[in-house]
Amino acid sequence: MENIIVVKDFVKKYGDFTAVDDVSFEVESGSIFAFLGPNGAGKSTTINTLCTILEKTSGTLLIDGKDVSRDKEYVRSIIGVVFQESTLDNKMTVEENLKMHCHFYGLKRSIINERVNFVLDIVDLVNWKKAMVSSLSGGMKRRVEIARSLLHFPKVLFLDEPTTGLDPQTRANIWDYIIKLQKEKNITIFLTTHYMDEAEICDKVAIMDNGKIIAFDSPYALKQRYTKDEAQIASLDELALVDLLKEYNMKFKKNANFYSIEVSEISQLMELINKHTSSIKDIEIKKGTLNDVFLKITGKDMRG
Ligand SMILES: Nc1ncnc2c1ncn2[C@@H]1O[C@H](COP(=O)(O)OP(=O)(O)OP(=O)(O)O)[C@@H](O)[C@H]1O
Repeated sequence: MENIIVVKDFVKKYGDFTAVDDVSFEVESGSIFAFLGPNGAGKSTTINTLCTILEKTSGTLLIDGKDVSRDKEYVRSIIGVVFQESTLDNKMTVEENLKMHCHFYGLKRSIINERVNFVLDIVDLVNWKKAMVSSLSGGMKRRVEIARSLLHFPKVLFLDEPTTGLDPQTRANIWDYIIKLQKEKNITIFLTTHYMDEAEICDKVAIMDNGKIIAFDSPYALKQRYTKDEAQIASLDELALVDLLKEYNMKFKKNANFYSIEVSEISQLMELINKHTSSIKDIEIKKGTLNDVFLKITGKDMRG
């Protein structure tokens, strides 16, 4: 698969302060990629530089093979951007907001109506075309913004914290649209997020802290590398369980009502369970999460 975004040795300084410190990564065409990191890690700075809003200090940033500093026009024509803060005009209708952007992108008058309907259909808001933006809920406004970012059929969609401040149900709803875009329209999605559950469904995740990428891989691979699953077993015969745990050389801790056991090999745990079946009162297996990965490598919680 071709890499639609290539970033190499990217540095961004604000005066003497280095916000992004020699960062390199690539994003596959058609994938969902997430930048994760605490506040101030450098995520927005990277997105804004890729979107041609900020100038790099040094390094190379390419989108679709074009340099974002040199080929700004081309890059702008193939990216869509949804910023952290809403940039809709509340005093205009949904349709007016979208049409204004069509003019901004230089779309031909003859296709504007069709295009507005097309993008509103993607986010299920065709019936809200004539509504004033001020009358919409937070989640609907986000959907209008996503629709607006798609007006010129971008190849890459940048979403800077697309669901921050929205309730869980609305967040899930927005994600349905994001996944639909990636799957059906083959748009590459590049997002920043603080939410672990959002990062879990991305193809690749980069964890950024203090301007550096400190981990980069699929969520699954990161969890494999940095976390251990934990089994919690409540037993009717604790002495026998402890004997077995020692026999299998497994690390464990006794809690009030159960033993918490570090699982390196699931097959080993299965063997132990088989030998102890009749005495097991309760068992729960906890998988490592991206938050555990984050804690392990940054020492911080994901919310920073
Ligand atoms: N215009 C600016 N001038 C000076 N420093 C800045 C400027 N913009 C950002 N910074 C600093 O650069 C660092 C990275 O900021 P950035 O906004 O890229 O982080 P972020 O990871 O997106 O954080 P958040 O999750 O809060 O959006 C922070 O320390 C921030 O204070």
